[in-house]
Amino acid sequence: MSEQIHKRRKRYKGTHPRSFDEKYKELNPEMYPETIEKVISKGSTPAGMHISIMVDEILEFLDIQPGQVGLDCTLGYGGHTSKMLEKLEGQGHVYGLDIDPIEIEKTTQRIRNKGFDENIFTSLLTNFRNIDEVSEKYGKFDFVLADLGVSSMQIDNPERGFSYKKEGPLDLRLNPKMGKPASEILKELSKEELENILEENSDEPYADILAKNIYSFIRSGMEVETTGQLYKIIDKTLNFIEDKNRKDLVNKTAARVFQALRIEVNQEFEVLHEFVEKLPKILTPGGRVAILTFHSGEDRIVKKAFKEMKNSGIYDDVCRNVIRPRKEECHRNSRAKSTKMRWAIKAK
Ligand SMILES: C[S@@+](CC[C@H](N)C(=O)[O-])C[C@H]1O[C@@H](n2cnc3c(N)ncnc32)[C@H](O)[C@@H]1O
Repeated sequence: MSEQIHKRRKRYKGTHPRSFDEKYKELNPEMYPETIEKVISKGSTPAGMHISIMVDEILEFLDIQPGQVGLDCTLGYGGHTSKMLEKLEGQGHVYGLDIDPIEIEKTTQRIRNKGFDENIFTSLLTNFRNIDEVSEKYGKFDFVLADLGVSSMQIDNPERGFSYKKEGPLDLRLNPKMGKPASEILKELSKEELENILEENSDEPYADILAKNIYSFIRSGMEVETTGQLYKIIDKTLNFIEDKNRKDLVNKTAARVFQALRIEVNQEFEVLHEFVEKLPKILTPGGRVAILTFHSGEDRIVKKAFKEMKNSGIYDDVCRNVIRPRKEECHRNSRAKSTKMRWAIKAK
């Protein structure tokens, strides 16, 4: 008889495991609903999932009817997509795009497990800057959603390098199989280019001294290969701040620096410009689009495009004011606090 090797399951360390790997319950949310409920009720997002934002507002606006065809440009955890699929009542189709080859596989499986088969849901690994190609192949869409930025699963996974709070490689690529990681890009930037990126992508008030310091650290041969190494430079750069809120200020600055680098690494502004330009061509007459943005740079691009296209008659109607999540939602999910929603309806 062959000897069976007994593999011991990792011990779940108390109620608050610290490292990402140890959170095996959070990383398998479908299997541990009670743990997930507890984490969410404390206002946190479990490490292996993403809490969808402004679901009610989006569904109310999109007004999805059975038989329609929709496009979720940012599939993520599949939260919005699942709700859209429910609205179809078994008739129609939702296409879900994502650029992340790691999460799209898990999400597709998650949606299949909910009973949505190939006849009603298709996931496509592609950048939403290619919506024109998607539409050429699959036709026009009655409703479209883009929920920009990164998902909680991406932020929480230290291997992806999205957060200054987790030690990991300074990567920040939404698709780690394409392009260069942030650590490589940093080596190629001049001081002025880095300063511009910090200013334009994150309105960083300390852009000049941060760019100067990061640049000279790299040029003097110091390694900036990990999230922790970059955080230390930011911390050192701001050592003139003696305020009692110093730690908080350093963390907020680090969040802005990481955001600015992420936007650069993934060319997020260029992609968003291309996307809003192409959008009307992929919508059916009367087709509806909603976009969630998370910082002023993104919102400006959407606002301007919608306004111009309303004035030129491409859209029948666009939202006059930005729509924000309700207070209770921000309380339950702190990641919702910076969300802005805008919508448009294609002319008939
Ligand atoms: C905020 S999450 C979406 C969460 C989703 N709405 C949900 O309810 O689970 C954003 C997702 O968009 C993806 N993404 C970001 N930029 C993209 C792009 N240019 N093309 C395709 N997917 C993109 C990210 O990889 C991430 O999975």
